[in-house]
Amino acid sequence: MQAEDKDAIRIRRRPPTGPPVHYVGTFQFRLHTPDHANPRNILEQILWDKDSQLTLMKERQPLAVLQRLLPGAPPVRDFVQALKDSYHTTGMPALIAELKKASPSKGLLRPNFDPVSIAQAYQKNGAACLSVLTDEKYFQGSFENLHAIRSAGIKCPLLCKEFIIDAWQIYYARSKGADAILLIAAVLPDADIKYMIKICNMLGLAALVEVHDEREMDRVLAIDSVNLIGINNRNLETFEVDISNTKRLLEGERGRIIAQRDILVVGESGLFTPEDITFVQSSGVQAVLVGESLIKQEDPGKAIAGLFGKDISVPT
Ligand SMILES: O=C(O)c1ccccc1NCC(=O)[C@H](O)[C@H](O)COP(=O)(O)O
Repeated sequence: MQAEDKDAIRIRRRPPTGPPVHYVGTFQFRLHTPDHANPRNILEQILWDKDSQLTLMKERQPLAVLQRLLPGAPPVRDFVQALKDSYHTTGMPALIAELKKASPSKGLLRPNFDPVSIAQAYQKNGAACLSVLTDEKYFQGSFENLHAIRSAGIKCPLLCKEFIIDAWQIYYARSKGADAILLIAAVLPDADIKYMIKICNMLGLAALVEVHDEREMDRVLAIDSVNLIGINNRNLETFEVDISNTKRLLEGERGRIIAQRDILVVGESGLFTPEDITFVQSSGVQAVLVGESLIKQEDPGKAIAGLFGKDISVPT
C-alpha cells in the first residue's frame, strides 16, 4: 500500500512507480513532474533506501526461515513494565537511553562507539530501557549491535529503533533479541499500525507508536490496541526540534483520554537539561527517550545524573 493513499499520510513509503497515466482517446501519456522521482525530504529518502535494502534482506532470509529461528531467540522482557517500575521507584521519568553513533541531522555524534560498554554504562547509571538504532546508512547503527548488547547480558529491555515499513522487520528484530519496536505514525497507515501491533502482541513485543503532531496523535488514539505512545519533539522532515511539542500534544482532551486509558507516554528528542526533564514530566510523560545529550559526553553513563539533576540509579 502506498502510504500517501491511506489516511492522507504525506510521506511516500516507496518511490512512486511513475507519474500517473493519462488517456486521450486511444493515446496514453505520462506527465513527468520533477517531484515524483526524488524524495521530498530526509524521511522519504531513508524509507526509499530502506525499501531497497529490505528487498535484499528478505531474499536472503524469507519470513518462513525467520519464523523457524524465533524459538531460539532470547526470551522477551516486558518493556512497558520496566518503564513503569522505574517511574514509580525514582519519581522521575523512566529513561530510555539511546545508542546513537550518528544521525542525519547532526552527523557523527560519537567516533569511539563501543555499543556494549555504552549499554553497560547506561544500565549501571539508571536507564530503565535502551534504544538501539539499527539503521546503517543514516545512523551508523546495526542489528549486530542489538544482538551484541543482548548477548552481553544487559538486563534493560531493548527497543529496536528502526524504520519499520514491513512486518518482516518485526520478526527480524525479535530474532536479534529486541523486546520492543518502533512504529512511526507519519509513515504507516492506520491499518498497518493495527496489523503490526497484532504481530507484536503475538510475539510478546511492545510497540512504541511515535507521533509528532495533533493529527497523528488523534489517529493513534483512535486505535484501541495502542498502550505506549512516543511524542517526538523532532520534526523528521525538517529536523526542527521543539520540546513544547510534548506539552501541546498532551493538553486538554487528548491528555484526558491518555490518562483514562492508562497509555504510557514517552517524550522523545531534544532533552538536554534537568529543566527539560522537569518540563516534559510536568506536561505528562512518564518516560523520556534521549540520545544526543548522553552519547556525546565523555562518559555517557555519568551524563545521566547530569541530565536528571540527580543520581537515578537504583542500588542493587
Ligand atoms: O536524529 C535525527 O537526526 C533523525 C533524523 C531523521 C529521522 C529520525 C531521527 N532521529 C530519531 C530520533 O527521533 C532520535 O534519535 C531520538 O528521539 C533521540 O533524540 P535526541 O535525544 O535528540 O538525540
